[in-house]
Amino acid sequence: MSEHAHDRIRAVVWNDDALELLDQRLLPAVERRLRLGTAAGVAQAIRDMVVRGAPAIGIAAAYGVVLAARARFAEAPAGWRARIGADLDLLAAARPTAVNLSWAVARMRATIERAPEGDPCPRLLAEANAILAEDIAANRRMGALGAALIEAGGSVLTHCNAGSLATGGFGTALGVIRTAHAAGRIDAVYAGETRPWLQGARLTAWELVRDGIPVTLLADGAAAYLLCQGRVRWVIVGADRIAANGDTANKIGTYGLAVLARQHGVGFMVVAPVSTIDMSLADGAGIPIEERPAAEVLDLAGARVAAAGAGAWNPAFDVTPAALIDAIVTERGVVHAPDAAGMAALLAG
Ligand SMILES: CSC[C@H]1O[C@H](OP(=O)(O)O)[C@H](O)[C@@H]1O
Repeated sequence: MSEHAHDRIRAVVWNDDALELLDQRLLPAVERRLRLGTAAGVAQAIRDMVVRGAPAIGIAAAYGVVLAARARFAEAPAGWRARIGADLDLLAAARPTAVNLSWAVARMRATIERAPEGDPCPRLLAEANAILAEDIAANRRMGALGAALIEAGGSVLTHCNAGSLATGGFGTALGVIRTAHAAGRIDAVYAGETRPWLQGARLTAWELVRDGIPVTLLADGAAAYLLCQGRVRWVIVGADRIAANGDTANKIGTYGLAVLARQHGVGFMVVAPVSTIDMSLADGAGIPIEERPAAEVLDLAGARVAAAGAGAWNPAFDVTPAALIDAIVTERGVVHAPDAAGMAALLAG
């Protein structure tokens, strides 16, 4: 695929010995990068959703480990290993649901354990760069595999943002949509606004408009009425954690879309790299669901819109049972009608 706007969207960039994060809290109105020089700063940026999206936060944390190693090695060239554990734990704990975060920190921890004496930073930077490059390659592979499932002439609905901003680049769900659109298989893309953080309205719409892909936003509550009209062929979403049986945690509202899709004969596709699969969990019941501040629901654009005195419940994710998923697309292949056997076969392949 030739150079497109999405090739230039980078949520996470290592630049001149610091980590630069595109501040996604400000998009689409303001494009501003934050430069971070400490692991604690990266952990805070993940908590504050400066960077968000399962693969993207894992990649950011991997570079956070590089920053930690630089500081710890400078403090104690002989004793840095004993000190860096707290930094890795801080990064891994920044958000609970996306398993890519703990997966990336574990991979960096293993690199530390293998590292010989001396400055570990070059080796750790190479590992973080590899995690980034592998993610982009995986997204392009998943784009091809997922687009092949889409028959020409249909419209698709996506939820939240699973694009370049949520990954190393190109996106998971948006990678499939970009690839299918380039192949002429998609007539229209519908995107749910994705209350309360508005990843759809602010981030997915921004990405697709920059790509020249027609995108139509809808209120989350309009999805049922859209699907009942028979114009949408697939609902295509990303994921934050997939259990061993295929149960999938994703942005709040995803489960409802899966129920609606099944009700209206619409395909439901989850697109995620294998770094999102948590085989330690037999099913989705064990997936930790992040609850975020009530103010994200009570406020809009920083102003209180809810009636004074009202409380709010703000789970950031829900879990879609595997039985409602028609296909899980990974870079290793597609699991149709996912179940424990299909997921195990995918990872064994
Ligand atoms: C490509 S995974 C993106 C995934 O992460 C989002 O959550 P958040 O914006 O809170 O990090 C959402 O669940 C997306 O599907």
